[in-house]
Amino acid sequence: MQEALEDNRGENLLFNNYFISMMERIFDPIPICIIVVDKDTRVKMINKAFADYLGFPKHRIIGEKVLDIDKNSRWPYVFQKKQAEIAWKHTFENGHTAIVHRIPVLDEHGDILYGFGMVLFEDVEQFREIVEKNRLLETTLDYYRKELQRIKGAKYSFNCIIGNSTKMKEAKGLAQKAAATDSNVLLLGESGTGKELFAHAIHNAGGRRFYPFIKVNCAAIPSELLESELFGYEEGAFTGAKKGGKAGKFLLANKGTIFLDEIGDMPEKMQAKLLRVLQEKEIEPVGSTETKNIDVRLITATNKNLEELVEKGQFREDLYYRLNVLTIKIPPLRERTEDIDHLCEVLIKKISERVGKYVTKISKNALDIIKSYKWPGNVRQLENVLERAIILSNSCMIDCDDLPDYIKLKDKRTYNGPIKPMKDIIEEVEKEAIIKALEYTKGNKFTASKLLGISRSSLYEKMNRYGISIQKHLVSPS
Ligand SMILES: Nc1ncnc2c1ncn2[C@@H]1O[C@H](COP(=O)(O)OP(=O)(O)OP(=O)(O)O)[C@@H](O)[C@H]1O
Repeated sequence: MQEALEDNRGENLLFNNYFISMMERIFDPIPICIIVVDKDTRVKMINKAFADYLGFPKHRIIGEKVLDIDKNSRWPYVFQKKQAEIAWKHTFENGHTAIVHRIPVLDEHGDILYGFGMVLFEDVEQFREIVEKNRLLETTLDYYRKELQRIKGAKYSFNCIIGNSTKMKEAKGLAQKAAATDSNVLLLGESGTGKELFAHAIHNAGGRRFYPFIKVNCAAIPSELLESELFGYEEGAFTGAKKGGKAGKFLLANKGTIFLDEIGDMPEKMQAKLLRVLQEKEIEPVGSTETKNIDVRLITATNKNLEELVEKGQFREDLYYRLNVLTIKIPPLRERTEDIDHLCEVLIKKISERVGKYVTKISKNALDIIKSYKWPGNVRQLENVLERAIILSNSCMIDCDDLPDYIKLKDKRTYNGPIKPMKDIIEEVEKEAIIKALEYTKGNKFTASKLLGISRSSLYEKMNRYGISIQKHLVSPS
């Protein structure tokens, strides 16, 4: 190779005059310092920027050995080791400190052909400034990433889901398994049971957690807008369409999770389109003929009975089977009353911090009323009731008076005991009702008899008969 690079007069073909003048024409106008040295470390080409930087005219440098120009030069070491030095800090003989590259170029036998060098930053300060700017940009970017995650992303994790009842443990266990997969998840449960909380937690515990979590409430968007909301639209797709078009929620959720809440309310036309998207894994924005690939995990939720909707022909069966790969049923609050103590404890702390009032506990009587209520609005309703109570409370403890009447009055217990003679059942229910009325009125027999619609003497007589005493049955509030 070496011979091939030299002609029969021993002239180096690689660095013939034509080639060098070509290199100069290319590199001279460029304001970046560039040098080419031959295998004996003699300068073959140096551009104007570099010569100026070193403070010599070009003709003084060309043909000289690099060590004669700059006694600190490392080219002899680079050729000896045959290894490039990338982004090295170098102090030139003239005192300039810079960041440089020195790259040895080898032939197919591993012999040195020539060396290519360049100055990346002409002074180290400039390099430091860029590193500092980059660090600042990274920090700023990180801040905005986190902000975006806070505003748009999934806020809750499994730790935020309160409940240790058997049913809740089952639901959480299943959701944790679902988080480890990419399968579609269908969350079923009454309104306010925590379906959205579960969707956040599944996203946050899975491999897509660093990507967006996008929620769409299918019932809240008018059916004629749902398609463009989900799949986006092209400019001019319809009157009123934004200039430049708009990205749909599926595209925004790319690589992350899309949570379609109230899926049972999705119009039939959209059900067909959604099914196609799930099958093809691509979307077609409204007004476009081109499709876009998407990689999105799907979580859906509804408080409706989807199977019933399928039977009635109001929900597509094929879509239903696509959605319910993993179905998680979230129990209503009335089926997990054992979770109420902990829920109240955590919610009181959270709400009182938010509303800025020092309320830390709840009396036993108030807690009993809460436990015996049916909570059709589930945890959301409990949150609202506690918030109202915290605002009304005149002490650091929520008491019965702070609870809304409808909870106290509509609290009709049903008989849950074994089947036995009616007389015994009536007596049991009667006894329970009297205890409750006395609890509610804090032992005031006159008010209790009014609430029960019986005379005071009748109340005394029944208390006597059932062995009810204020001391025994009305434990002082906790
Ligand atoms: N297990 C729980 N632990 C703590 N907070 C809960 C729990 N379940 C629900 N919540 C709270 O109750 C409120 C309602 O929850 P969420 O919105 O997740 O319910 P949902 O089932 O999605 O309701 P909807 O069907 O009406 O959309 C939220 O403020 C949520 O934080």
